[in-house]
Amino acid sequence: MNILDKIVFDKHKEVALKKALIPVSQLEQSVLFEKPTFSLATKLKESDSGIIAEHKRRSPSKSVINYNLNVQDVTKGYTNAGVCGMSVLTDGKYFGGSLDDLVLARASTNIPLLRKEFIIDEYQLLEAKAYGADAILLIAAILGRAEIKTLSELAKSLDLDVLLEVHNQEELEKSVMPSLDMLGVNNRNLKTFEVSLDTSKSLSPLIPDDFIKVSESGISTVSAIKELQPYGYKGFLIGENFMKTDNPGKSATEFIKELTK
Ligand SMILES: O=C(O)c1ccccc1NCC(=O)[C@H](O)[C@H](O)COP(=O)(O)O
Repeated sequence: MNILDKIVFDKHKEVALKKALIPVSQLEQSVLFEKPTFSLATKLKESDSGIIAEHKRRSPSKSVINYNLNVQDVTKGYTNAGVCGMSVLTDGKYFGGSLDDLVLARASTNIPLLRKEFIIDEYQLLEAKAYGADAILLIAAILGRAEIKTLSELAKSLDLDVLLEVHNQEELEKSVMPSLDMLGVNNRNLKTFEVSLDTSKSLSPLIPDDFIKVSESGISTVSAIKELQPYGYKGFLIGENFMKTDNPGKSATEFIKELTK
């Protein structure tokens, strides 16, 4: 089994358990459930930098990145840096994240928050809403077209923006539909961990203009972003490059300053 299959296998068990512990009616009673959302897609459209900064403690490809930080401090640092949005990993086993991270981030900022998760069930969208997310990620490598349609349409009905992530042409072609807001190209192959910005470059012409294009993973320099911008990318998801430092907010501030000078 590759790592992605393992993550999805564990996620099915986790979601089944959570459904038994916390009924949907309880999620719907969260004070955050009725909160108006902030659109990540709109922010990216209007931005010069397009940075989506991620909260990421560990990963399957790098193991430990940083366990010494406080999610509220990281959120405030990213907000002050002027990022367009923040991605919060909520998977515990492989990324060291949690829904508590999401709710603490929500309490610390009004910038759009993306729930970064391996979403395989509608229940996780209700969780995203109940814990304060503005946007959700759907990964084409782990979902069929019918699942992408059902999940994205439910997300839109909850006022959540949808970022659909692909890694190759086949995933892109099966996924394009009107209920998506942003098309993300992951430069990391989630089965082998190989990273190449060429993935974003080669898939870009195949992405219809109606979607905001986001390049994800393996971005660590301003020059990488300058290389990707001519391909039409408006969003750039950066995790490890900021999170490996003692002060991700400061690192994001310096990055955006250099990018927009
Ligand atoms: O990051 C991983 O190792 C990983 C492995 C398997 C599935 C997903 C994985 N990462 C999720 C992400 O998409 C990244 O956290 C995100 O794009 C930021 O990437 P980076 O800037 O390279 O930290």
